[in-house]
Amino acid sequence: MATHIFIDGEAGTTGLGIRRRIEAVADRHDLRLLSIDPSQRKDPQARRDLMAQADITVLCLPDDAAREAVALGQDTGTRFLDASTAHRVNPDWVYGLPELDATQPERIRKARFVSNPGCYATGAIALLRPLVQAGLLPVDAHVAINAVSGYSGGGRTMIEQQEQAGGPAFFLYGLNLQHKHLPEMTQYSGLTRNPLFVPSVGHFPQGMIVSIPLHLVSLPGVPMIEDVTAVLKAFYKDAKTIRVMESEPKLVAETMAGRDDMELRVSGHSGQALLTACLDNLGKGASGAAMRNILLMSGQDIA
Ligand SMILES: NC(=O)C1=CN([C@@H]2O[C@H](COP(=O)(O)OP(=O)(O)OC[C@H]3O[C@@H](n4cnc5c(N)ncnc54)[C@H](OP(=O)(O)O)[C@@H]3O)[C@@H](O)[C@H]2O)C=CC1
Ligand SMILES: CC(=O)N[C@@H](CCC(=O)OP(=O)(O)O)C(=O)O
Repeated sequence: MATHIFIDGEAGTTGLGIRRRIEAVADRHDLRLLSIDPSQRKDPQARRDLMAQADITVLCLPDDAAREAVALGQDTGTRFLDASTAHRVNPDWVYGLPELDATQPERIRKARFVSNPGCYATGAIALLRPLVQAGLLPVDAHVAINAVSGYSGGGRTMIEQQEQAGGPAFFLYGLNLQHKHLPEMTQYSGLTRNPLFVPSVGHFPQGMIVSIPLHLVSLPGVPMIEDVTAVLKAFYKDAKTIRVMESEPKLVAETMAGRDDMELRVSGHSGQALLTACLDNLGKGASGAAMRNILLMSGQDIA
């Protein structure tokens, strides 16, 4: 039986990306899009009517609008996949990162409420969680995370600023060190303290590097770089969209632009390691991840 999907916020950056991905595989996976009349896209009654017809409602809205949308459609019986930050550490919602552990795909399949992970958080959790689980990184470790994103990560407003007004080549932001992805990064990495997280944006549309420097000499047992790599390789040996790669002397932020998977690397030398995750902020960091969650929620998966 076909799965009917309504994307609330279909005209935005993430919504459009999800719509394109659904259209590309609709026949193969028996997915049917329910689109709203553009003139009614902010009309609560029209949106609720479509939620009532949808097996899955995908929210591609700002956080407050996403919370309001759930209240609007809660009693229609539709399932929700939320791309915003609103519900990511809410215990009633399942975190939509299938690689979190072996049981996560099944939890996503069955859940009524699924939150799509944040782009930066996807890279950080993928690098940190296996090391914390293996005991290589103490749960109370003081971790620092740097990241650079393509400007599409800031949605339509930032895209317009960068493309029309000619924005800066590079800038740091979130300098109060309270970025909205910190709660999910901490919780799903298994850490007890918030990492120190410094995000930035470069003048390129899509792509992202999340990097985490580690003083191996200060970790219990003083692990070697090879130990760190082995833990990540074992954790992701069966993963469909995360791969552990050989280290390279240079990493370009746009490497994964246009792709829905993610590459992890460990580089450095004895005593010091740099963990990196390379992804597309709009792919594995947003719409690509959402597409896989839609497939899981409809009882399917990517090949
Ligand atoms: N861009 C990215 O890399 C990522 C974004 N996300 C998240 O996805 C969500 C959407 O972001 P993004 O696509 O970038 O943002 P955009 O600004 O590109 O799109 C947001 C869309 O939501 C619409 N919208 C806003 N308020 C309402 C409302 N009350 N009712 C109905 N529609 C509304 C907007 O319409 P209008 O423009 O007319 O106001 C616009 O079409 C956000 O929560 C964001 O944090 C998640 C991961 C990555
Ligand atoms: C470059 C830029 O501004 N990036 C956004 C994060 C991308 C995003 O929208 O993340 P969510 O998945 O949490 O919604 C930010 O830092 O707020």
